[in-house]
Amino acid sequence: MQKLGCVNVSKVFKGDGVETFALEKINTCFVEGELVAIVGPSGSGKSTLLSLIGALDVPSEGEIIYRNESIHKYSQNRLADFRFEHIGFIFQQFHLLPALTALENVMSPLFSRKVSCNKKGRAESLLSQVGLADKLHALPSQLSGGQQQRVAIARALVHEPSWLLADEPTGNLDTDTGELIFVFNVCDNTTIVFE
Ligand SMILES: Nc1ncnc2c1ncn2[C@@H]1O[C@H](COP(=O)(O)OP(=O)(O)OP(=O)(O)O)[C@@H](O)[C@H]1O
Repeated sequence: MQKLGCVNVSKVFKGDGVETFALEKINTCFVEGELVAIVGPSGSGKSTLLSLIGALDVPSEGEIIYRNESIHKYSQNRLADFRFEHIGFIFQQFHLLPALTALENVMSPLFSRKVSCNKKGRAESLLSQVGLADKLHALPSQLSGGQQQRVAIARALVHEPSWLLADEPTGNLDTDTGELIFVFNVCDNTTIVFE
């Protein structure tokens, strides 16, 4: 079983002479195949923890460990490869590219990558699975919040990550669609860590 976790991790944000301690000496470990929910009050550091274990940010102190290896010291290129190979990330604010259609947004993680699959076919299939087969060519501005979130979910899955990190992934979805997303991924044996 592969493990992803952190050892004595702290994160301090510094700005305008103010230091914010978002995380202090956190130790945690997630195991492949698990479905894990991170819960806590607003501002307690859940998003910060997800961005650290997803290699989107680096800790101020401590180590992020994957397969017994410290990954937080990787070069930027190696971190990008790590994210592409292992991590799907669903952002709280979606972060869709406004000038790209739903289909192009879902394909975007594959743009500069050599993959053996049919990129367009895989993106179309995922959009269809999240119920957006009729919105392939819509821009984000032409989609509702829940539809944008479904595009973001499809984009997070397009490179078939073994870990899906989701920051409030179904907050804009109705209950049925939210449940569908989780059943769909659990069946695929993807580890899901979500807030
Ligand atoms: N880029 C940043 N610069 C400065 N402070 C930050 C930054 N990002 C987060 N923080 C602070 O770190 C703390 C943890 O924030 P974080 O977003 O991780 O909380 P959260 O538990 O995900 O909150 P929520 O449930 O409201 O989304 C908060 O006090 C927040 O103000």
